[in-house]
Amino acid sequence: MTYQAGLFNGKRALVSGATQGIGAVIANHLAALGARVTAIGLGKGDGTLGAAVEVKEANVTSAQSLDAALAGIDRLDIVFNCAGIIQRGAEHDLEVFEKVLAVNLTGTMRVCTATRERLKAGGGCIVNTASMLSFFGGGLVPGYAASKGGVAQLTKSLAIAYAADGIRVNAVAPGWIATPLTQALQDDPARAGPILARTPMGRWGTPDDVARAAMFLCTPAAAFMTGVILPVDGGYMVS
Ligand SMILES: NC(=O)C1=CN([C@@H]2O[C@H](COP(=O)(O)OP(=O)(O)OC[C@H]3O[C@@H](n4cnc5c(N)ncnc54)[C@H](O)[C@@H]3O)[C@@H](O)[C@H]2O)C=CC1
Ligand SMILES: O=C(O)C(=O)C[C@H](O)C(=O)CO
Repeated sequence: MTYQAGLFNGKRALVSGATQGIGAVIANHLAALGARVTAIGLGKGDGTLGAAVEVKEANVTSAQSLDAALAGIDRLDIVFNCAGIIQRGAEHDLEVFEKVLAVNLTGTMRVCTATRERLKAGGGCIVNTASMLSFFGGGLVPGYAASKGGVAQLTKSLAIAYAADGIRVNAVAPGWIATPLTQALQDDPARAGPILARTPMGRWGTPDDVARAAMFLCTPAAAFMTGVILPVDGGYMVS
């Protein structure tokens, strides 16, 4: 932890896609820094969420499911949108393509729309999760790449639309991060080798790397930042 204790004291946060991976680490960090955190995602969690985090099962593709998870939350200061899926090699199939878009892009929009009024009260902030595939393509993952390109554009558009409500909307664009989502790549030397070779910092990113950058966007230090897509990639995109 690199932030001052109590930084988010009194803040109310929602993190989607927080039952494992990057979202779970962000939820734990926010709670450790004093926020009251609700984590939503599929399933009950992989056991890494701390006791201070409230966990609710919710599917971002369902308005009903999301509304149920938000019931009882009157105001929010911080919303992290982390829910995401990838279906490597299957996304040329239109049904799979649409499913990926429904979670990654429409799901992000659904959470933003559903939380906007609650964020207005305190001039809150939203952090979406883009990707390096917001900037370049992926032949095996056209749905994922399209969804993440969309998340970047959505972030910029909502930054404009929500500014009058005092809500800032930014995104992190993680590089190659060691989580369950990339386990198959980490385990395949033919994929992992070139990834590490092209990453100037020479290692996989950690969820903690992403969490610390994402939290920065919610601090007073980022008070004049909105519509930003912040790469957290160990230099991969500039190499
Ligand atoms: N791991 C990586 O290298 C990178 C990840 N990202 C993005 O970061 C975000 C988190 O990814 P990871 O932690 O790596 O993945 P992960 O697979 O470990 O976790 C994904 C989370 O999303 C939740 N989720 C999936 N579908 C959902 C739905 N319909 N409704 C609600 N929750 C749902 C899961 O329950 C889980 O909590 C995703 O948006 C992903 O695209 C972006 C760039 C790189
Ligand atoms: O292309 C893949 O396969 C991926 O796993 C993409 C990464 O998760 C990603 O989003 C890198 O930024």
